[in-house]
This record gives sequence, C-alpha cells and structure tokens, in this order.
Amino acid sequence: MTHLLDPPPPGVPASAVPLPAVPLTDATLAELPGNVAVPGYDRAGLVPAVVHLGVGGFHRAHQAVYFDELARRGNSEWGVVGVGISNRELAAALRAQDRLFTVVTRGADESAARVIGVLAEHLLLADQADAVRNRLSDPRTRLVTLTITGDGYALDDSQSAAPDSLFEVLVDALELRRTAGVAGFTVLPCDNLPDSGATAERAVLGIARSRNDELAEWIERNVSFPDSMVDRITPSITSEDRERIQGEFAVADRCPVITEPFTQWVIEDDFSTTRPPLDEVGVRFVEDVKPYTLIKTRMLNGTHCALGYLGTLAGYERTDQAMADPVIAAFVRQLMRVEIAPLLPGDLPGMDLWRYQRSLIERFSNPAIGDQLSRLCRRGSTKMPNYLLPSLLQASASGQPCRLLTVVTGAWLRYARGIDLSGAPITVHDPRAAELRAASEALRSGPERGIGLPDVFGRLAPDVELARRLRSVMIDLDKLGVVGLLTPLLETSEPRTAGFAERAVGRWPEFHQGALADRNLTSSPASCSGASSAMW
Ligand SMILES: NC(=O)c1ccc[n+]([C@@H]2O[C@H](COP(=O)([O-])OP(=O)(O)OC[C@H]3O[C@@H](n4cnc5c(N)ncnc54)[C@H](O)[C@@H]3O)[C@@H](O)[C@H]2O)c1
Ligand SMILES: O=P(O)(O)OC[C@@H](O)[C@@H](O)[C@H](O)[C@H](O)CO
Repeated sequence: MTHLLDPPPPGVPASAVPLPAVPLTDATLAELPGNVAVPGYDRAGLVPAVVHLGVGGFHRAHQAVYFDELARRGNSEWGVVGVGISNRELAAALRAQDRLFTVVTRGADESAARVIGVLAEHLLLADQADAVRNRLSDPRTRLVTLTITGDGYALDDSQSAAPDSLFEVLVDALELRRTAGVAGFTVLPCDNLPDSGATAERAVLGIARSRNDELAEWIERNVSFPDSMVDRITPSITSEDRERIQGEFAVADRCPVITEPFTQWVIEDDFSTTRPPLDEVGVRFVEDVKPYTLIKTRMLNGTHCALGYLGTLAGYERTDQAMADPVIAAFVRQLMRVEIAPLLPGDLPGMDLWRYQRSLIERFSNPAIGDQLSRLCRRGSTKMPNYLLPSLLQASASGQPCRLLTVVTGAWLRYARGIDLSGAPITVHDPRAAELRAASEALRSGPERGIGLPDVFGRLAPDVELARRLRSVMIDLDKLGVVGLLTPLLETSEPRTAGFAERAVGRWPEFHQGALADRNLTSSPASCSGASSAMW
C-alpha cells in the first residue's frame, strides 16, 4: 500500500501520484485534500429542526446542500434528521461515515467536491418507525420535508393500512403533538408534483379524518403544506462513479452524489412555524409556486421524458449521448420551442422562457454528469400524466401544434412493450408496466377503442383519432427507426426564430395538470394543428 509520505516512483512528478483515499468520517475530515470543501461548523451543536423523509440522491444534492450552507454561514438552527424509507445499504453507509457524504458538482469546466455535514441524525423508517415518530413529535421539529417520488403520495389501501407507513407515522406524530400541546410543523414536499403541498395535505388529512375529526381539524389549523418547485439534475450513482470520485478527490465515500452546477428552489411562503432563512442561500419565497412548477415540469421533465423514450429506442444510454445526435437535439429544441413553451406563462419573475430553454439544452448535454436515460424512463405512468400529457391535451384542445408531443407519447407506448427496436428486451421500471404493455398492444391491434387507461390518459383516453396517430408512431418507429421518424418532422415544421415568450397564449390555468384527470369532461379534445398533414 502506498503511504502518503512515500516518494513518487522515479520519473513520475509528485502532482501526478494519486493521493491515497481517506475514508470519510468526522475524525478524518482534516485529512481530506484542500480541493474538498468540508463542514467547518460544530456538527454536534446543530438543532434538529428539519426532518427529511425519503433520503435519496436528490435530497442530498439539493435540500441538504441549502441547509449545509446555512450552517456554514453560522446558523446552527436548521440541522436535518434524515429518514430513509427502506434503503439499508445507504443507511449503513451513512452510519459508517458519521452521516457525512460528498456532493460532487460537475459542469463543462468545473468539478468540485463538498462534504455535507448537516445530517444530525439518520433513521430508517423500515426498522426504526418509533424513533421516527419520536423525532417528528419532538417540539424542536419545525419543518418536515419530503422526497418520496410521485408514487409515494398515491396511497392505496394496503399502504394506508400499514401502521408504520410513512403517512401513518406522520399522522401519529401530529396526534402526539396535539395531545401534548406542542405546536404543529410545516410539511414541505420536494417532489416534482403539481400542487405538491395540496397533495401531501390530502394524504395526511385523509388518514387523520379516518381516525377522528378533532385531529383533522387540529391539523388544518396548525400544519401548513406549502408547495415548492425543486430543480437540480441528479443522476443515480454507480460504483464506477464512486471509484472516480475516490481517484479525483482522494475521498473514500460509500455514498457520494454527483450533480450539476445548476440548482433552484422556489417555495410558497406559507409556513405555520418559523420560516428557515433559506432566502439567504438562494431560495426564492413566492406567493404562488404553481407557475414555476408548471414551467419546470413541462419544459424540463416533459422534455426529459422525450429524451428518455426516444433516446433509449435510438440505442443511447445517457442524455448527453442522445443530445449529441443532431436529429434528437433538434427534435428536443423544437419540442420545447414550438409545442411546449407557447402554452406557458411568459412573464414570470426569474423565469425567462427563452433563456430557460437555452439553459436546459446545455444542462441536458452536460457529459460530465452522465445522466442515465433509464432514470428518465422509470415510472412513466405517474410522470407522463404530470409532465407531458397536459401539454398534449392543452395544445390539442386549443388547436396548437402537437405532433411532436404525440410522437413522444407514441414512443413511450412503444417503449412500454418492453422490447427495443431491434427486439432486445427493455426493463420497464413502472408499477403499472403490465397494464401499460397491454394497453400498448391493444392500441396497436385496434385503435378504434381509443387509448384506454383513463386514469393515466384522462380526457385523452377515449380519443380515437389520437389513438390512431399513436399507433402510426409506434409502427413508424419499428419501420423507420427514431431518426427516420423524426427527420421529416423537423424538415416540414414551420421554422420559428422569434423568442417564444411573446407568443405565450396565456390560457394555462385551465389546463393545469389536474385537468387531464377531470373525468366529468367526456368530450375528446379537438385535434392538434398540423395533425392532418402528411405525417399522419
Ligand atoms: N434526481 C433528480 O434529478 C431530481 C430532481 C428534482 C426532483 N427529484 C425528485 O426527488 C425524488 C427522489 O428522487 P431521487 O433522485 O432522490 O431518487 P432516489 O431513488 O435516490 O430516491 C428516491 C427516494 O424516494 C423513496 N421512495 C420511492 N418510492 C417511494 C414510495 N412509493 N413511497 C415512499 N417513498 C418512496 C425512496 O425510498 C428514496 O428515499 C423524486 O420524486 C424526484 O422526482 C429528483
Ligand atoms: O425524478 P423523476 O423520475 O420524476 O423524473 C426524472 C427527471 O426528469 C428528474 O429527476 C429531473 O432530473 C429533475 O426534475 C431535475 O430537477
């Protein structure tokens, strides 16, 4: 084993010799090389005021960094108790590292490492539900944040009946606080969901009401559920990534995260308890988050869906590889500029749509983070109805262009068959994979019954004309391949050079994501403009 003080082998400059990696713990922080930023604050003095439910990659790359920054600036009032749901490997790694982890930020010209120290404690719900209840009912807990994916809020009977499931435990703790005369806390979801605050509130109040009305009323009076928009592309970490970080920064971290330089957090200013001073570290507090979420989910996450399904069917594995394909990159640009952005509000403070689109192209093309297309493809049955189908519904109902949105939807259904264009298997990570596959196959053999899956496609489900187009996209993908299908679309599209912010149609509020699921509206939306072209 090489020792730090051993001389370099003959002929090798000292700077080229990799430093031996230091295992990450509190005791070894001082041994880390100078290019790794370490927490210089007193970790033991952190007040455990935030409980985060669902510690995964994104929480560690985003919310934890903001609270870490507060602590570095001398504010010890907002330490974080991290709660994992069931990931024992991550829990063990954090335990072995005194809850420290490295966030590596990679951009075109930068690669920086920072050890985050703000996790004051880490618990695992699957094994320590009582400890989680105690933490949540502790009077020092003022804020509860969540990253549990969109699926985590969809409580089915089995989940809500499980006594130690996340929302049951949350409600237990609120009950304990009520009976002990302790104030409520603020519940702040940080998942990519429209109306995330209201969604979390429904889940909590549904359980509370099933127990007793007094509890539900107390929660209504004492707990606020602000909405938030979160953004920072954070790929899943691989063992190669860990090794590379070890080589680059000489830190042996079992659970680092890699993320991009960009970060954004917009929070509805509705706190039932003291508001953390996150505005001092770059958070924007606003009265209404909805337009921010709308723009972010439709532009970024909707286009991510396009990249995921089309890129995978084209044989790529990472976003930067797909974006290096000129046809896919042109499709992505056109999708955002011509079909998604014109449906969005163009006058939001801090969100210039034109600049936003340009920055997204740059972010999607970032080769340094190696974001996986498979990550973008998972849970399509929850994501497509939130991220992309609302644009398709809105565009088709208002006669706006929607051919590219239709192509993405067809590519998703083709992907859902679980085989790629060469016939090789694709693992579809979706709790509803079997239903999606059945719907895709039924559509291919008989579009006259519509698309089906009304709880996914909402008002679009009975649209026979759309079903026919989706079928033709699926067939064309097999016949022509991704590039063959996309190229004529790009050639025949109306060129648009003007900034699109001026063309925003301003009808967005009636086409919020929820509209898709409005079952009272039985009529199919009108066809999208351009749909009668040669394409179909
Ligand atoms: N990774 C990103 O780029 C990014 C950016 C913005 C927002 N987000 C959001 O953050 C959330 C977490 O993403 P991540 O990248 O950290 O993924 P991850 O796989 O690292 O973590 C997912 C977390 O969600 C929990 N979870 C998964 N399914 C659940 C369920 N049904 N009920 C309760 N908990 C569940 C897991 O236990 C884990 O803690 C997602 O909702 C994602 O949309 C991610
Ligand atoms: O996290 P998901 O699975 O809902 O969506 C996948 C990506 O679109 C998403 O994680 C983005 O990377 C993120 O929203 C960027 O802020």
